[in-house]
Amino acid sequence: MRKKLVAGNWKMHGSRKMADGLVREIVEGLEDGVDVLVIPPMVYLADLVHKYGDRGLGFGAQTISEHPEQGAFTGEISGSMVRDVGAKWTLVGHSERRQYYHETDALLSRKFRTACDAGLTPIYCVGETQEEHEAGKAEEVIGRQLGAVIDVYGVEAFRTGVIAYEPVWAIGTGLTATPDKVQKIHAFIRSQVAKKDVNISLLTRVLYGGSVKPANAADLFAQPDVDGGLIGGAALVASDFLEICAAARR
Ligand SMILES: O=C(CO)COP(=O)(O)O
Repeated sequence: MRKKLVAGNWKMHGSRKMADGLVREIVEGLEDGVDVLVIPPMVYLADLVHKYGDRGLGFGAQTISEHPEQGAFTGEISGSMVRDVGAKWTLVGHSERRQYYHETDALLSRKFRTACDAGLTPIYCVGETQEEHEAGKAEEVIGRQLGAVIDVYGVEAFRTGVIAYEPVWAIGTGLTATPDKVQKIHAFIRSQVAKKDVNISLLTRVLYGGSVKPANAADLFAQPDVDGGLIGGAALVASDFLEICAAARR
């Protein structure tokens, strides 16, 4: 059985005070039976891990540099630096990075490798845009995005690594893909990993992200190939986030 994982991606939200208060409430409300991660803005990460890193909550970065070594890359933060402050996870390829920062499949396969080499567990994000969705191209797009990593790097990393399906049209819009459509795509994602290694495909956790709220979390998490969620807006409200975590324990 794959243990469910709920990760809160705060994106560019919060303040030092808010971050501390939110994480404190989360650790106070944490229950066994589900893995929970917080992915705050990078500047708050070290403080939060230092203060709350031994309270059963995992921490991750929203993105890392593709460069494995230190160097003259102004503004960049390496995977090793993220690992150095005690975080163990990183998102790779969130659609907002693909869309607004022009992160290509080729770049993301380098980031993925860098993350693994630095000892971080990657959460690799895939998903189709509204236009691709309407054109019936979801599987084609997701297959290509997955191929950028597993054809180049192999599937070994997905023994512990995570894939997050986030249909771009459902992010921050209040629209959610229906549980049966999510299940269909998740099964497709698992089949792509299985093509390379069936055993690994049974271990890979596939999260759903896109307007997950306390009201819809349980139905989504009840699907056999949905192993938890990547939560945006609802991760900024402790009670909502904790309710979603509780839904993943059932
Ligand atoms: O992008 C997301 C998480 O990474 C989803 O965001 P929302 O939950 O706000 O739709």
